[in-house]
Amino acid sequence: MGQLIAVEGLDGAGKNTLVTGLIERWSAAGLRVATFTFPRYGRSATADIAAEALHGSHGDLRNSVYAMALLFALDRAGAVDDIQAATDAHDIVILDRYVASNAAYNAARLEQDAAGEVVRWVVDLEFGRFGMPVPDRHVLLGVAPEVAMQRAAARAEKDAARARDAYERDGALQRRVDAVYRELADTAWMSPWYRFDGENIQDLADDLSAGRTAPTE
Ligand SMILES: Nc1ncnc2c1ncn2[C@@H]1O[C@H](COP(=O)(O)OP(=O)(O)O)[C@@H](O)[C@H]1O
Ligand SMILES: Cc1cn([C@H]2C[C@H](O)[C@@H](COP(=O)(O)OP(=O)(O)O)O2)c(=O)[nH]c1=O
Repeated sequence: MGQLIAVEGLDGAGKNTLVTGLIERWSAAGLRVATFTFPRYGRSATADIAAEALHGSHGDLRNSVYAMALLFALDRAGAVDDIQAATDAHDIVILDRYVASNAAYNAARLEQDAAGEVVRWVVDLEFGRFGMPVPDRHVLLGVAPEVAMQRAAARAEKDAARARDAYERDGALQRRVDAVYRELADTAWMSPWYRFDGENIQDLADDLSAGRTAPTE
């Protein structure tokens, strides 16, 4: 049974780049690695509808925090068997965003903290009702909100397909998401959180594959 590791962070923090770098290093070291990226655009109608809503379609759908959270949760629920099978067949399964994204973004939207009502609802819905596996560890890619927003804006300039959505354009929301993520990490929400500052990917790869939950001194 492999380790299940969820990578979390703001839009533009560099999660995709980090996950690619980790997979390269672990594969080169001979580890069997699988990955899932959420939302599963193009594979899940609920994920596509959520993204479309964040880009202005589907009427007032995006105004409902719980409706948006439910769409992202249903996308993940559709992958539960695949995640289980992947952890059985690999040493490490790495998730680019997972349930904690729903906790952080929706608590931030409602101006709640990590102990608030919507985070409890996400736990009951996703880990309880939908039976999503709890990650063994989380990694918080802790890039300053200003840096992450700058990267998301630069990415949108270069690639029309990556135009910023309603969450990415909302600086106040991104700062609140950052605060909730830090609280989730500080309180070891659901499992230990490894805080990564983006500096040395090789050290992170080594720490994670060895099961360490914090950077070595
Ligand atoms: N460590 C880094 N330093 C500078 N730029 C980075 C770094 N990591 C990622 N980027 C750039 O920032 C942008 C967002 O990165 P990406 O991995 O797509 O973030 P996310 O998946 O968190 O939205 C991309 O254009 C990427 O090339
Ligand atoms: C996976 C997930 C994402 N989100 C939010 C975070 C992002 O702002 C937004 C889109 O996800 P994101 O991974 O940033 O996709 P994109 O490639 O379109 O930038 O959805 C949630 O609110 N809950 C979730 O469960």
